[in-house]
Amino acid sequence: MLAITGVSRSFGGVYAVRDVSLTVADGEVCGIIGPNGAGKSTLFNLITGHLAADRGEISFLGHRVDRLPPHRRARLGMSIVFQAARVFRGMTVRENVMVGLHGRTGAGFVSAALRLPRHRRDERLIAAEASSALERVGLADWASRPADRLPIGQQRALQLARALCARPRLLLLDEPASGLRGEERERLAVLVEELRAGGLTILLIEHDVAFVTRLADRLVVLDLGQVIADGPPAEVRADPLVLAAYLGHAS
Ligand SMILES: Nc1ncnc2c1ncn2[C@@H]1O[C@H](COP(=O)(O)OP(=O)(O)OP(=O)(O)O)[C@@H](O)[C@H]1O
Repeated sequence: MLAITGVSRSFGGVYAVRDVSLTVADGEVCGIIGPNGAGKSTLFNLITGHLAADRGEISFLGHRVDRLPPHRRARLGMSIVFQAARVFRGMTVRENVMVGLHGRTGAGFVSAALRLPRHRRDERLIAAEASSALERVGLADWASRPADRLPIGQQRALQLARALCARPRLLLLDEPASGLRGEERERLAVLVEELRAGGLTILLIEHDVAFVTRLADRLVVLDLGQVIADGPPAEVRADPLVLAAYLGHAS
């Protein structure tokens, strides 16, 4: 589904990502881990198109995407949940999800402003789609509540609902567990497991190695911008190079 070949990106002459190659297969959950400054966020942004690569190729579903802007990659089926994403204040949970869906209907501004029948029909469709996404992430009971009152774990689930509405082929999660406490973290893990069971392909970048080990079929470890291990989580976590990279950064 995703093929990254020899991708590099440097800042001020220093490589943040250096000659990275990796693939993500259809239906796979791939975790990217690595110590601080390893290049995880840079790689994530190269995949989504928020940063341009200096060298290398990125293909998604057989299309070369490394020169495409983020919205074109999104249209091909990449959906992102950013770590720092916020909810819209003053809107309900359902409205927060509906905002992301408005761009998809063809009716546009004029029919919305005039409240034409087509607009009303679109609104009903959008509300129904938002409700089904909220159901999928376990937020159905919260749909009519103000979004900014949700606990952080549920706000994360709301971001997921919004991303799912785009019907992604590949879901990209940037540190989804950051800032979550034990129980919230557990709930998020169960949610990601359900999405995986539904066949969604997921790439996640995560600081919390235990969290990602539980969820991923495969782990890719970055250190100083390079891939130092790639394989099943249990194998990767026992790899002496990986242990050395983490210990080196902890000392
Ligand atoms: N916009 C930028 N300008 C200059 N240097 C950058 C920029 N973005 C990243 N870097 C550098 O690139 C390297 C990799 O950073 P990156 O944020 O990708 O790592 P990371 O693995 O996500 O780290 P962390 O886990 O701490 O978020 C670091 O040395 C960082 O200082």
